[in-house]
Amino acid sequence: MSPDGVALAARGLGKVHRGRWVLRDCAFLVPAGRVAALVGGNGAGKSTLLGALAGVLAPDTGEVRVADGARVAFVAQDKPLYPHFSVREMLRLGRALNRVWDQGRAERWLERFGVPLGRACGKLSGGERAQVALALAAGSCPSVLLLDEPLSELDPLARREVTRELLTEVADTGMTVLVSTHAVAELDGVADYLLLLERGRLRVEGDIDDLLAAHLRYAGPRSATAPVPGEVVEARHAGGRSEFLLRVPLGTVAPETEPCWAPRPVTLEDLVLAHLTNARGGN
Ligand SMILES: Nc1ncnc2c1ncn2[C@@H]1O[C@H](COP(=O)(O)OP(=O)(O)OP(=O)(O)O)[C@@H](O)[C@H]1O
Repeated sequence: MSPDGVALAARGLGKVHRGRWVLRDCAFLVPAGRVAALVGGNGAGKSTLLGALAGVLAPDTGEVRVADGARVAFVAQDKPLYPHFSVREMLRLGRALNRVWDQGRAERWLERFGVPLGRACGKLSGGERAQVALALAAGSCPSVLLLDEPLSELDPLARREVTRELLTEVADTGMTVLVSTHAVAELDGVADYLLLLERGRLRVEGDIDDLLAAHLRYAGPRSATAPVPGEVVEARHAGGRSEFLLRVPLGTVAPETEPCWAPRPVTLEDLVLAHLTNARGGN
């Protein structure tokens, strides 16, 4: 871990693909030992950001920083495996390519999820391939694990088991995880840090508990303005009713409103959807 307790950081990070900025001026940090969710719409730049952090994509501007001495494992979205290699041979390759390798940890992962060691990787289902990629990452004993949509091909039970397993690994080893996902609701209670990217720009960053505490939803009689001061993340008006999702500075007590404007807490999914809508310029 780095002396400042930061596992991953970026400053001024930008990437151009085919003459277009797909990441622009991104600055953030992920504290060590956290499970950070990286969310954003299709094409927001999540894979590009993870690739830059993993060192497989060179930024065009700015820089990324990984804590000194960190062992980084990256599970990419396309999960590249050699189709003619058996799962056992892939593990052997993992052992040969990694300075630190825990064969038992990789095998336990596959056993737990019922992936046969003797099967050729080309004959595995999408979900089984994802489990092999995760087992290879686990075997390399990372202190920082970067996962690009690891749950997308897994069945609902496997999704839950994988997230639980990751949490156990985090608790046991102090590992930091940055995981991109579209399944925000599934990370509720799992992730404790959020990076929200849209159209290449970082829109929201922070501790999820702090973010949830700073966002409130107010519903009341139709009104052009919000009932209390704050950043209007979302405003909806229908018939005689209005609804506002507001971000108020953390630590401030929400001011008193008319009883008809009682505040309600938001879920992580509400918060993410509202910011994504806002970033796309729609309400
Ligand atoms: N090698 C490339 N060449 C050209 N454009 C690219 C390349 N890689 C990514 N892009 C573009 O960069 C943008 C960001 O892509 P990226 O894959 O990082 O988004 P994402 O947030 O991971 O999307 P998704 O959720 O759909 O997987 C997209 O518009 C994509 O088309």
